[in-house]
Formats: sequence, C-alpha cells, structure tokens
Amino acid sequence: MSNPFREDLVSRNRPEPCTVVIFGATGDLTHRKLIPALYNLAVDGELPTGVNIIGFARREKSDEEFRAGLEELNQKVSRSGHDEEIWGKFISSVTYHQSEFTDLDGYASLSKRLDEIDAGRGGKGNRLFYIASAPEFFDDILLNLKGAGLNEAKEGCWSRVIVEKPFGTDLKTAKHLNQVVNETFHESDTYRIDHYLGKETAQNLMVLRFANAIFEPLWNSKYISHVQITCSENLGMEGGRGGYYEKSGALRDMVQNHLLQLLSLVAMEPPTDLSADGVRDEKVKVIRSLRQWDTPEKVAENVIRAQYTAGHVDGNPVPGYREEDRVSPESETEAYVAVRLLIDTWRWSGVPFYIRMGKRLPKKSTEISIHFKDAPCVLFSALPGGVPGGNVLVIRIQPDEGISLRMVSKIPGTSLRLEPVKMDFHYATSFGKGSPEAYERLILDAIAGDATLFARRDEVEEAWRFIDHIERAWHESDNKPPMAEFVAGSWGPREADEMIKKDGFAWRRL
Ligand SMILES: NC(=O)C1=CN([C@@H]2O[C@H](COP(=O)(O)OP(=O)(O)OC[C@H]3O[C@@H](n4cnc5c(N)ncnc54)[C@H](OP(=O)(O)O)[C@@H]3O)[C@@H](O)[C@H]2O)C=CC1
Ligand SMILES: O=C1O[C@H](COP(=O)(O)O)[C@@H](O)[C@H](O)[C@H]1O
Repeated sequence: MSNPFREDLVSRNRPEPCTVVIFGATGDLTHRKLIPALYNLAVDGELPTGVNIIGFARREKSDEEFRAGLEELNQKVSRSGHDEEIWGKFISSVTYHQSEFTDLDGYASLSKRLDEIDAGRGGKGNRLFYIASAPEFFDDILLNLKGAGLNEAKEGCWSRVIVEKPFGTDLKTAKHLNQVVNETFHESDTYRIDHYLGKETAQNLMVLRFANAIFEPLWNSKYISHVQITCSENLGMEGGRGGYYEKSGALRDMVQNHLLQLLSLVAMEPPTDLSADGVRDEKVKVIRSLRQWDTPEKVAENVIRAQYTAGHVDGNPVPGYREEDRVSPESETEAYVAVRLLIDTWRWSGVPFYIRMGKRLPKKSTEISIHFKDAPCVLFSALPGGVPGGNVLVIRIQPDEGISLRMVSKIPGTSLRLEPVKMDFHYATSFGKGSPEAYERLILDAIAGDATLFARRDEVEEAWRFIDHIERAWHESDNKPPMAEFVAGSWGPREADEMIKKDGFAWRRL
C-alpha cells in the first residue's frame, strides 16, 4: 500500500518553470535576501530551469546596472559564496522593469513582457508576484495587478502572490488587506510570508513532536510545567530602522507574527495530514484559544513592555532607545516585550507560555524551552543540595541550530551526588552541512504551490485580535500600564523577571 504522507511530500516538491516578478526590486530585502536565496537555489540545483526574474521598481536603471547592484550584494551575503559561472547563467535570466507602483500603464507593459517570455514557452507561463515593497503600496500593487489582468492565470498555468510583512498594523488593517488580497487572488494562491516558518529548526518542530514517539505522550499539562520562547537581539536601530520601528514596536514586529507562529507549532494538536490546510487548521486553533488580555489590568499583569537605556553590547557603548537615530526622545514604543500567555485547551490547561523579545540584549539568539515538571524526588530529597532542577528540552532556532535535553545525572564517584547534564544535537555536526536560508525554502515552496509554511488569513487575523487588546491598553486606555526600562546589554527589565517569578519560575539563561 502506498504511504499517503510520502505521496503528499513528493507532490509538494515539484517546482515548475515560472517568471518571478519582484515589486521593490531595488530595495534592501531583494538585495540581501531574495536574490541571494534564488541564487543559492540555483547553486544547489533546486531552482527549476526556465525560471525568469523581473525586478520592478521606480528608479531608472538598465538591466546591466540592476544586475551589477545585485551581484555586488550577492558577493557579500550569499551563503554558498559567489561562483562566477553559476552567477553568470543565473543573472542572465534577470531583467529590470521600471515603473511607479501606482501607474497602471507600468503593469500593462509588464504584462506584455510576460507574454513575450511566455511566447518562448508555447504561450503558457506561470507567474509568481513577490510584493517586497513598503506596506503602504500593497493595495496599489494588488489592484493594479488585477487591473492589468495579471491575477488571472492562463489556462493550465498558475498565478500566485507572495505578500511580505507587515501584514497590517492591527486587526482592522489586516482585514482590509485580506479583503484586497482575496478580491485579486484566490486564497490558495496567496502566500503571506513569515520567514521564521522557513527556518530549518521551526520546520523541525513538527518532526520532533510527531515523528518521535517519546515526546508526544509527555507534551501536555500533566508533564510540562511551562514553556518559554525567547528571541534576543543584540542589534538596536542601526541602518535607519528606527523610523519603521517607532510605528511598530517589539510586539507588532516580532510577536504578532514570528513568535506566535512558533508558539502555535509547539502547542498545536497533531494535524490529520500534512496538507497546508491540515497544518494551518491546527495552528489557528491554538491562536484562537489564547486567553485574551482584554483589560488594562490584565495587560499590566501579563505583559511587560520596556525600552533600553544607554549601555554596552559586545563591549561597545550603545545609545538608549530614545537616543537612537529616527526615534523620538518622547517615544512610547517598546523595544522589549515579555508576555505571559495561557492557552485554554484541554492539553494546555494551566500551563503558562512565556514569550520575550528584545533589542539590545546581550546576544542574538532564538530558542524555545520546554520545562518539564519535577520527578517526585522522595528518593533523593535527603541528599545535600537535593535534586538540581528538572528536565528541560531546548530547541535552538538560531544560531547553532539544534536540540538539547537537560537531565539529572549522578556525578561519578563513591558518594551519591547529582548534577544536571545535557544531551545535545547540533545540526551542523550531525548533518555536516549548514541549513538553507529561510527565504530559499519559502520561495521554492511558493513555486511548488505549497502554502504550509505561509500564514493563512484566519491565523493572521486571530493573532491581531490578541495583539490589539494589548496595544489598546498601552496606547488608548486611561489606565496605561507603565513602560519599564533596562540597561542595554542586560537581559531585560526587572519587571519581566518578577512576572515569571510570580508563577514560581525564572527565565532561562541563554
Ligand atoms: N529589509 C529587510 O530585511 C526586510 C524587509 N521586509 C519587508 O519587505 C518590504 C520591503 O523592505 P525593504 O526592501 O527593506 O524596503 P526598501 O525601502 O529598501 O525598498 C523599497 C523598494 O520599493 C521601491 N519603491 C518605493 N516606492 C515606489 C514607488 N512609488 N513605485 C515603485 N517602486 C517604489 C523602491 O524603489 P526605488 O529604489 O526605485 O525607489 C525599492 O525598490 C517591507 O514590507 C518590509 O517590511 C521584511 C523582512 C525583512
Ligand atoms: O522580521 C523581523 O525579523 C528580524 C529578525 O529576523 P532573524 O531571522 O534575524 O531572527 C528582526 O530583527 C526585525 O526587527 C523584524 O522586522
């Protein structure tokens, strides 16, 4: 009998020739992430032959100028180096299309160019539109694609759209954008990108949980005391990021999307199959089951926001958040957030999940730690020092991707003394090769028509519903929870330590 999982996996991995049109092609994302990702796919032989790339942006540029700019960056950032021969072949399929996003004529001429490319394919052609522009242009681009008829696929072909973040700034704007997207493209042709879902270790979460029989029986409130998800960054507002960040803040920038997505992978029920909707049906149930912090009092109790003051990171002096470039000296934007979450489901009843994210923390690291309840320790409780802590399963999302399990062991010797030890799996040494960049996997999946690692409409909206209550309490209530402070280069504010301590726990040291 054939294995349905296997068939599913095989059919999901058949990327077809297509033309990729990138809107915002002279921008930072295209240069630092998208083109290097496509090039790396070419190096690994994963990019199907017959992929053409058209860069769409405003400024005047010849194809040669556009290609030279892309090459300069690729040489610096590509994970597989820069092979002149492969690059030469790859870049010959890349061209530039100059137009304003708001100018319908630019889309009509784009349509003509696409038809010319398709003429070499017997008139057929698949199209992938990648919207990598500032969010204020998302509507214009989508509506103009429709105006030029580019949202409609030719017979036997497909036409898909990838939409970058941020997907709205609150529930209202996300709903509006979803409406525009769904008026132009079918939901199954819509790929809302969340690059955390493309990270190798995030993808491995489902495998860890559902392909290993030993974890799933323990994965519930009977055995797990709490879960922590930490995303620490040592960078601040370099490169003019302050302007964007001021309108976003840590909660919208990282928690609404990336970290709630990680949480849903940790907490979801096993899906009935590996189809995109099978997986996303389960993920969205988690987000829908989050207890809502819907009053300023509940927000004050369960959410800590903070800004950093001047300090030192990696031995270098750094300014406070309010002194950063393009940040207001009176800023009320959080550069750190810690959230205590409860998931009201049978599996997770009474198990707190903690998410913390901060800029200008001591180092860059993202990890999920699953803290198991202590063993009944009557046997060892009389020992001097007792039993040193319990079992912790740590999933290192980045860097040094891997998984470790903390256990308690006897110290070798004639007396009985206990110490924690670690079983550690590192991707780099176990598989002998680095992981692909998230954008590589995600672009390839979109070409292959697999939306599993992309957020669905309801996931995005449910996440905003949860976030909106907190934002409203912070910015619109009469009883605004305070903004805490921490010194840049430290592990966040005292208030976040106190919040988790109230439940009898402490943040894991990274
Ligand atoms: N940069 C990053 O690391 C990340 C970015 N993102 C998201 O990706 C998107 C793009 O970000 P980023 O690349 O940094 O942005 P940039 O500001 O660097 O680039 C913007 C691009 O849009 C083009 N553009 C701006 N206005 C117009 C217009 N009226 N008509 C035509 N083209 C126009 C610019 O063209 P021109 O140069 O010709 O003016 C440029 O190509 C954003 O949504 C961001 O949130 C998400 C994750 C990471
Ligand atoms: O989306 C974003 O992600 C980055 C962090 O991404 P990572 O892959 O380097 O962990 C974050 O710095 C940025 O503020 C945010 O917009």
